[in-house]
Amino acid sequence: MKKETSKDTLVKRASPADEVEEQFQTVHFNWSLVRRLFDLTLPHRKLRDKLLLTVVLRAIQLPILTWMIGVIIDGPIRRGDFGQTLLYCAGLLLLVVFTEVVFYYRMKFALILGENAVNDLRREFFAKLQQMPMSYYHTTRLGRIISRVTSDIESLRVGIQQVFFVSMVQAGQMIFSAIFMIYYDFVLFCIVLAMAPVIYLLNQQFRSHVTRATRSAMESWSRVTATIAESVSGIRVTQGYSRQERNARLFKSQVDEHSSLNVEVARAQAVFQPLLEFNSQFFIVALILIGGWQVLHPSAATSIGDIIQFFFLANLFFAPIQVLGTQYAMLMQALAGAERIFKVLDSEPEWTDSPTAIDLPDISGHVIFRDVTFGYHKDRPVLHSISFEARPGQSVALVGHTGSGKSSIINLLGKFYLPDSGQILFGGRDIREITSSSLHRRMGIVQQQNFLFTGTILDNIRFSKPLATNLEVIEAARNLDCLDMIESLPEGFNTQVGEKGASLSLGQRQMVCFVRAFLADPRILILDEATSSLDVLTEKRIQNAIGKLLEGRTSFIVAHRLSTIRHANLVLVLDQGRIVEAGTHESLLALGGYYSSLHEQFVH
Ligand SMILES: Nc1ncnc2c1ncn2[C@@H]1O[C@H](COP(=O)(O)OP(=O)(O)OP(=O)(O)O)[C@@H](O)[C@H]1O
Repeated sequence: MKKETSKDTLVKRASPADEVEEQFQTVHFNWSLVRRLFDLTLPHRKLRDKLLLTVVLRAIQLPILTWMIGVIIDGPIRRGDFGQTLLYCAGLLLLVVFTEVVFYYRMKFALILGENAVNDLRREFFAKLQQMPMSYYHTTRLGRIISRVTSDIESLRVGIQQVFFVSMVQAGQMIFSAIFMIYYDFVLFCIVLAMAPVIYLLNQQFRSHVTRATRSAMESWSRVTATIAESVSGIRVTQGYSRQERNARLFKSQVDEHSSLNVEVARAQAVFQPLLEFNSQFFIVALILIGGWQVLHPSAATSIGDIIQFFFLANLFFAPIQVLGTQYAMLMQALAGAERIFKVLDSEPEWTDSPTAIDLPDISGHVIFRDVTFGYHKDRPVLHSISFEARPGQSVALVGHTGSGKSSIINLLGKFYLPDSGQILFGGRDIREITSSSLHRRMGIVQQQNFLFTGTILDNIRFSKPLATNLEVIEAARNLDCLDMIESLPEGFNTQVGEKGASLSLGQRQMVCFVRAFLADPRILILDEATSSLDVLTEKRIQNAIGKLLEGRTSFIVAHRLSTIRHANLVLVLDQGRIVEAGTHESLLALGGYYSSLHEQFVH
């Protein structure tokens, strides 16, 4: 059997520190990243090709318009032929209209293409999130994930919609203007070209400054979003400890920092743009001087039309340089976002189901842990040599102090992690040889947090069996003796539960989760008992429901209630990742060891 810890299936486990580093790492201009970003347009090839056509047309249109102006001045105007001038102007006007129509389509195609590409990416990203291993969620803050799907994808959208195609138009415009300029006056063109090193140096200086400032602004933004996400999830704690003011102060300092960094970016841009403009104007003055001299000296064979045309072309040549400067800053933002998003999309799960794993129609309720050792980090095991056996229909209670390893055993049972050594067997078959999907199909998991999704109670119950009929749902609720409780809610099964079940009481939420698990009719049930104490009546109902839920199933319960432990066929007592005692409640009590002292704490 192939052990799934081989090098090819294992990647370095991410730690929170890795994640923070990833967030703030330097992004360099990288052609392969640019190409990959551009490849996002591949599924929309037709639209992209139409867009590219409009880009080429746009790039050539303005220089042609300029060229036509020169032709009119040097042609019919110089000859004093007004009729011809009118005709030429009508032609020019037609070209102007065509230019603007192309401009309209250029923008429209780019916006649709960018939106389509980003839409694909959002879906792909969400699908990937659904498959990410538990370890990813243990080491990644919610705010970071949200900023991936919001600001990172947004900067990517700008990259596709604007940077690519605007840059192409601008670069094309420069090339065509240059060709026309060379055609008209090579000497004047050389003067224009002399400006290139100045622009290049200026750009270099500006680039690094803006890139640094932009990165700092993005870092601070991700801190802001992470704080918002954390504050919302932890609002109860905040209010409970009256920390609102302190949190508001912390948030204010973060947004202030973010604002000042944004101002820094704006300042860098504000200095760069006038500098560029000054350079352009300076060179235009130089051109007027030399061009004017040429016109005044007939030996130079330069006409006034040529000079006017040349100025227009020089302007067309200079204008894109400023635009490209801004586009560059946007491109760097898009690349930074793209790099982070692609990193998530490319990340391999720590392990995948072995190719030889079998999709079982049913799994056995006979579960054996054989000498299992496991750690979330390879060098820090949290479970040591765990061995026990649960026969079909038996219930196993896991007890122990906090951090003793109860949830870790549950995580292994659910195949959310794989053991580092030892075996977990279902009906004699190693868990590695059973596909996760077939395991989860026949396994019910009820967690302590009682997670409910936004929607109705009916939707939430059906989550475990989407095709269940209303009758089946009602029957499940009746079986667990909570039909009256659900029906007494304002809109019965159609009551909206709000985000995370906010509009239901703790007991009601638990009941809904039990019905959800019952409906799926799992062979194996994993139950993390809620620790919160409920009123006596609800408590009784919950106990009854648990009893019914467990009937005929192999169950593993992280037990917090004495009554659950009493009914268990096997009680595993855990301490620091080891089973220190195992047996029934009575036999363990009789032993008078670790369990009996733990029991004292349960009772009192
Ligand atoms: N995602 C994780 N990454 C790293 N270590 C973890 C992770 N989850 C748990 N641990 C560590 O594993 C050990 C066992 O934790 P586990 O959650 O299994 O205990 P537990 O008995 O279920 O505790 P509790 O009753 O408080 O839920 C602890 O030392 C804990 O710090």
